[in-house]
Amino acid sequence: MHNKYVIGVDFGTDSVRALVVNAQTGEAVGTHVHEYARWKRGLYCNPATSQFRQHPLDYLEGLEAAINGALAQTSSDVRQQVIGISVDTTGSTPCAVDETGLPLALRPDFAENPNGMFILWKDHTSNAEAEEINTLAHHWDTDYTKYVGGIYSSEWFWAKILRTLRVDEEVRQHAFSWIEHCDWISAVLTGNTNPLTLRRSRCAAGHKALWHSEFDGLPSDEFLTRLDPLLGGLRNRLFTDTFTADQSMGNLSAEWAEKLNLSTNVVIGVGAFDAHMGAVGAEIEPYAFVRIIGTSTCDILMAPNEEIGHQLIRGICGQVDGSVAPGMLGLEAGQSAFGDLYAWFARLITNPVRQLLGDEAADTLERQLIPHLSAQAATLPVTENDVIALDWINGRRTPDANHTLKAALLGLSLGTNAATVFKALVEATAFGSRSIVDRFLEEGVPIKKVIAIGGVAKKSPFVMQTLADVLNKPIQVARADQACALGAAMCAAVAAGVHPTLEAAQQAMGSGFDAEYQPRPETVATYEKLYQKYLKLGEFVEKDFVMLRHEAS
Ligand SMILES: Nc1ncnc2c1ncn2[C@@H]1O[C@H](COP(=O)(O)OP(=O)(O)O)[C@@H](O)[C@H]1O
Ligand SMILES: O=C(CO)[C@@H](O)[C@@H](O)COP(=O)(O)O
Repeated sequence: MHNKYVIGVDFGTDSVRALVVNAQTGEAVGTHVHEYARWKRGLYCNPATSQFRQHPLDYLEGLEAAINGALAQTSSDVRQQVIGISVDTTGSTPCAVDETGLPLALRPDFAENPNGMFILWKDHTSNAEAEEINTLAHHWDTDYTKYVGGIYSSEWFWAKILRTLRVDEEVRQHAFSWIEHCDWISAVLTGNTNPLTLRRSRCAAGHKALWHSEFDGLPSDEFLTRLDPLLGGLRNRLFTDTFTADQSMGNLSAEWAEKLNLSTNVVIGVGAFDAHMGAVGAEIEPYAFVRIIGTSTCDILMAPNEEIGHQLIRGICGQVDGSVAPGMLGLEAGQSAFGDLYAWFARLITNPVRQLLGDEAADTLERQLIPHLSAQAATLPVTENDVIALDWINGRRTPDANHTLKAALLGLSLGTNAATVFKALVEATAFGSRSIVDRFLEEGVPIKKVIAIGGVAKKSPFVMQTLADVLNKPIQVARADQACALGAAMCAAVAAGVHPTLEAAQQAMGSGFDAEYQPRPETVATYEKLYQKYLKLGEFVEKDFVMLRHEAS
């Protein structure tokens, strides 16, 4: 049989990976990961103000290095047999572009301006703007937030655009349109980055830009202008139609065909967010709850439109027809920090070591710290009097987005050590997950099974066991190391015509599951009590503590 290959490209928070996959069998034949150079140096970011920007050059360099690196691992005939490429990225990660679709930071005059760069999903500089969007939407004839859980988030498209236009006169003058990372990269590969004609992702538009067929697309110009006259007219320079990830975006451009040494016959699929393509890669099926557990979590549930489509689900990150697969409603939720909470704690410990003992000692410590703390924490008993933590170190994404919230630790004593705190942080991330699962169930959306993918799911049996205990549900971990990239490869195989549907691609290319974590009955009961304490602490921080802070200021 003549082999056909597809490439899935997954742009994560810290790095991009490409996976070359046999389109008929799903066998992975080459992979390469490239870390973003500028991002790694902390450029253009300020965690204290929650500003996180990524330079488009990090993406372009990564795109070329990841695909060429992955192809370099394959035999020489594979390049000729590549027929499709699809891309997923984080989101909402939008950027201001000029008339040609060029991100402003790629122009010499904006090269160092963070406002001309991609505004990463975890950037929360536009909390105030998100609040304004909510207030106006809730008093408008049409509540534009109704399909995104009733609350617009500062992690999303419009809040970021509004904030940037307000604070940066230069960007205001030169931003013709705005583009999501997943749309831009796919467009770059086709050579058509024209913001008015490139095919925009249904997934990105529906979950983050308030696009819905009921609204004839994006919110009305009247609504946007009332929000701020700075947004007037922008709707016409964005998009009306959106496309699902099984569709084609165009063919590989001559320029990129040369860079990648591939044919211009290669089909480029429409882009989508990492979590949604990850869910495809994890073999999502109706009412399976797929958790992409890494820096953050993104939870994806898919249900037939006719069964759930008429319901409005409160406090989640949207319900979008076709965001995962055509004809199905994709529901998204998640936590703004999961592994990032552990990473914060690791930095807290290693930073003074770096300052006092130097990089070598700190790097050695950093490499070993989380596995070491996990091993120690796993030996600790779980009791009702354990330290309790909140996972809101980067605000709360769901249920009920609120990115002004902060994390907390309760119950410290002189006996508390690093492992006890780490255990509490891991439990906090699991409790945050439990509150999301409970919200789906309360809203009448059943969860048939839980599937996990992502770095933490693969690397940490301790975290996964804790999660299974707290959720009191078995969790299956997908076998694929790069489930998001595999999902992107499945989308590419459908866009390129190898399989008729995503479901067929999943059946042919899926790699199944390897680990399964079962809840331990003896811990489940204690966790139930600790979870109630987590909820109480959360209520205090959200209501009373915020009130006290306001009174004090
Ligand atoms: N052994 C481990 N146990 C728990 N968390 C880990 C471990 N190793 C790394 N992490 C966490 O994994 C996260 C990165 O997840 P990953 O899925 O690789 O990346 P991304 O979310 O950017 O796609 C980091 O936040 C890090 O703290
Ligand atoms: O929010 C979304 C998708 O909607 C994700 O892109 C975002 O959580 C980033 O994911 P990672 O934690 O980098 O895997």
